[in-house]
Amino acid sequence: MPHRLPPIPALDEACAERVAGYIDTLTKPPGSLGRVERLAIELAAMTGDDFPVVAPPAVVVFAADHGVAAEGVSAFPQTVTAQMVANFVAGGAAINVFARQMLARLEVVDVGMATSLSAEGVVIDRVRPGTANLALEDAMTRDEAWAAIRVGRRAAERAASNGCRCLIAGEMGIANTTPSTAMLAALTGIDVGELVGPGTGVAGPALAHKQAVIEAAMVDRLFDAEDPVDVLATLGGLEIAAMAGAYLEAASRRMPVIVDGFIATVAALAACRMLPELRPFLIFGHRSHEPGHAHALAALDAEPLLAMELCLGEGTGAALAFPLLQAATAMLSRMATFDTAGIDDREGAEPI
Ligand SMILES: O=C(O)c1ccc[n+]([C@@H]2O[C@H](COP(=O)([O-])O)[C@@H](O)[C@H]2O)c1
Ligand SMILES: Cc1cc2nc[nH]c2cc1C
Repeated sequence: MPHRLPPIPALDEACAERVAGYIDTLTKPPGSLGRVERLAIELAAMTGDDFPVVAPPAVVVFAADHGVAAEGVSAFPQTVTAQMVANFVAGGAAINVFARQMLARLEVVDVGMATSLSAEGVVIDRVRPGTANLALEDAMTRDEAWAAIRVGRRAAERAASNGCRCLIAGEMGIANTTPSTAMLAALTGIDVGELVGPGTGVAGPALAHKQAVIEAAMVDRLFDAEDPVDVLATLGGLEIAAMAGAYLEAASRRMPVIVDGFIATVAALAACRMLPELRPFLIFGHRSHEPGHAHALAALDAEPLLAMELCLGEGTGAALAFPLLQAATAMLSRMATFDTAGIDDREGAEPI
């Protein structure tokens, strides 16, 4: 079966130009709202709307398990993936709290947990019960990687049809910093030793072991580093592929995306290698404490909005950045102009 990706439209440059001109008529010295002004222009270019709207946001948390957890690469047992999904459903996780604060639509998608959880409130769209152990074999087949990409696309489609105006993809998957690090090494050619980090808290000899597992997999697995779907299938994860699909679908609908931390940014890098037109629709929410994140951001030439030393995942860092987007849109729709407020602008001022 041929696999298709949605066409992504070009940015609306004419709209961006109009909005940039309008911002200079607002009651403030030109450029004085700094990156908030640039955000407003970017959101206008993405949406094609002179007065873009980003609320309500959608948060989709993709949950999946990883065969490589059997190698002892995480500080937590695999059972925590399903237990945290139960916590999402009960409303007690950090992302629940942040999502409520910003009046987001929150959805949890089981794209491939090791054991299925038949809880009300979880969207079951499972590709397989966790990936295979990438230390021993390919994490999944290419067809499964494509299926997980489609899971993400469907989630973004649901977000759009429920009226959401921007997308945050989060993830929950014990051990997923291992496939993310392997994918980042494959996609950038950077040494694993530069990228590997603690994830949920692996340190000392256990961190050296995690690095050795990833380095061995990079040698033992056969993949084409120029083919992002091959990298996803060989070294990746189901939730990582789903996030990539969600980003691509959102951008095809002119829906701005806020990218979360390390795992989400590796998914974004893979998606941008699939369709480079995706890149301008991505806003990077925060710089994760996970050391590899800086390299993933650099590979995308991205400067995140926040640096709050988070490394939780779930979409939490992106959620914290959402109010900045809201402020940018409110600046456009709510601020007075020099004209309406009767304030002299620079040309009107008496020469000194
Ligand atoms: O988003 C991040 O930057 C981030 C960095 C480190 C860990 N995490 C979260 O922790 C889990 C993966 O960590 P680990 O140690 O099990 O590979 C997974 O559920 C992620 O959501 C997330
Ligand atoms: C408790 C816990 C919560 C998480 N949320 C995202 N990843 C996580 C990993 C753990 C271990």
